[in-house]
Amino acid sequence: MKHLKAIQKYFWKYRVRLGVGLIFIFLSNYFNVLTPQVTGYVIDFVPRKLGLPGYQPPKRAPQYDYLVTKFINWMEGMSGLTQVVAWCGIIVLLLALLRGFFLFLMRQTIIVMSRHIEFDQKNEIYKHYQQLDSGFYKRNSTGDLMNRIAEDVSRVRMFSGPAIMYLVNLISLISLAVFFMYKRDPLLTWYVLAPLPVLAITIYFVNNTIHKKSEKIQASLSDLTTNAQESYSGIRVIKSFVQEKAMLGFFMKNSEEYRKNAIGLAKVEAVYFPSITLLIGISTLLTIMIGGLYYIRGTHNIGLDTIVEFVMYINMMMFPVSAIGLTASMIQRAAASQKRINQFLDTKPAIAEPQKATKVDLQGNIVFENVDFVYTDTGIRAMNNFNLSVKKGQKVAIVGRTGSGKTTMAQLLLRMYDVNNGRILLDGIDIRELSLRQLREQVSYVPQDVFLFSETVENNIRFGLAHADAADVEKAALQASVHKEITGFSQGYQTMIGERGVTLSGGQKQRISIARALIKDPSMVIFDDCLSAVDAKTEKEIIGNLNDYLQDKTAIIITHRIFTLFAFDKIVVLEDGRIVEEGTHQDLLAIPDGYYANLYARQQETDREK
Ligand SMILES: Nc1ncnc2c1ncn2[C@@H]1O[C@H](COP(=O)(O)OP(=O)(O)OP(=O)(O)O)[C@@H](O)[C@H]1O
Repeated sequence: MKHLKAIQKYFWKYRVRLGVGLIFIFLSNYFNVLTPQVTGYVIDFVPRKLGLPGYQPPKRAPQYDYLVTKFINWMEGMSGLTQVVAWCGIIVLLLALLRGFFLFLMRQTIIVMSRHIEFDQKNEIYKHYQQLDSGFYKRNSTGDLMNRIAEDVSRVRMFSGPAIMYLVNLISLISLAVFFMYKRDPLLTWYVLAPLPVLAITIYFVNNTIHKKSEKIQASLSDLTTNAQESYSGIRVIKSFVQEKAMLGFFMKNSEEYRKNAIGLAKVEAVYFPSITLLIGISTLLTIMIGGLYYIRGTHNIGLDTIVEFVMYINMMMFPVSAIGLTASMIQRAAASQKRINQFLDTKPAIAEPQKATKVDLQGNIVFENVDFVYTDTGIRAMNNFNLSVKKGQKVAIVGRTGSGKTTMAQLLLRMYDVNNGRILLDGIDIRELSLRQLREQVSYVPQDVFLFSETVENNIRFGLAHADAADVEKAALQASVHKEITGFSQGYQTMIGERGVTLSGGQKQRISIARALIKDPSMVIFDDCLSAVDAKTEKEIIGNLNDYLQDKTAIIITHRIFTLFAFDKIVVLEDGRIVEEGTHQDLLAIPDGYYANLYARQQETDREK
């Protein structure tokens, strides 16, 4: 339960709605408990008025509610029996209508409030997810992230809406009913309440079982979602390796686990409801038997009207009491779900915003100073006393074997991770002193693995700069040499990409991703091996365009191919997170058996073969 404290702030936010809702619950129950009193009155009134033989007038006048007493006084002024019975009928109907009306308002306030809370909570989680660092995303699966924002939030809503409603309904109805029952006949009330301890013990044990089973269900559901999500996103790999059957088997195994747990819970719930009905039945039986006995003996102030009233009260409590289990299980599930949500909400982003960010217009001077970096989860030392200085407007190529630390270097510059030792300076300022927003707005990064949204081509490019207009988008596409292909699509820039639209080639995706980076017009650009999927002709065209575009910008180009067309100020060869060769194209070619010289020779050979 303590986990649910996290949503207290929402109850406070919607306190007026909640307060009014609680009043509506009380009012609907208030009008509900008046019905047995009016019915009891008629049952006593008819034989009294008719003077039926054997009629025993009550020794003590029944204590009705204020409103009912007022109504009776008004009605008794009328003489006719039929009139009184008809009026009582009308009043019972009116009470039912009033009860229904307040039930409607109760749902309109409490359930609507729960939907608002659900909306706020989803936004809170989404916002928090966005602040979390790359390490967090590496540790947690997408399926799990999705499950917490969707399934878990809706379980918490079952608490903030229906569960609260049922709980307050139960408490207010039982309080009102017991209050009037006790006022009517204390002794019979005790008999009615006798099965209560058994009821409480049953609920306690069943709840514990439900709680354990619910937690298991949630965990298996999370596995199932992760499994399904990975299957869909990796569908091409699955199909090309003909692994559909294996994946299905895997899914069925997870699914079976979920089914087993869910059936287990259903069994407990199946036993629970009949038990509650039985206990309620025992209460009714006790009322009729004991009340009847007292009535026959005439030793106690119990009339037929009292018995009828009590039976009506008990039946009235039937649904709310039987819903205790359901309510408790909703609360247990919500607590388990909120615990999972809190785990993520309590995760602090490893990359912290500086207390007071330095505000500067970055020019593009980059310095890596004795940078060390180790990936904590794998223990891999990806940067090893790395030093590099790039002046404003310079173009630097980074080459090196796969796994040598090129991407890590770019990630560190974008502050996706913080360095372990050393520092990275931009215009002489440690990047940890810059606001993340400013830093990432000034550095455009084209990643190795392209990601495009299921959106229009235009919106995918505009993602880099929300306020860009159509002309800016087109200009960026031209620079990335993808404009011609886009205009060839049936709907041009409005063509949908991905699941709901066209499937692009690897090279087209790369160039749209480049256009997205170029549109930002930043002072620094990092291209991370982003021309690997384009042909030589397009590569030449893009490099030609980039030469103009990058004129006054600082550019770091990570590549596995050597671009002789590009006038690099410096070329750096990385190995095991440190620089092993550094200089201009000519400098590096002069190193005998150097990595760069070999790479160049191999490339020349392949190009000749082509
Ligand atoms: N997120 C990560 N978590 C743990 N280890 C990582 C992570 N990313 C990279 N590594 C490891 O760090 C080392 C450097 O990787 P990095 O991606 O920087 O190399 P790279 O030079 O860019 O390689 P490539 O040319 O194949 O892209 C590798 O040994 C890699 O396994």
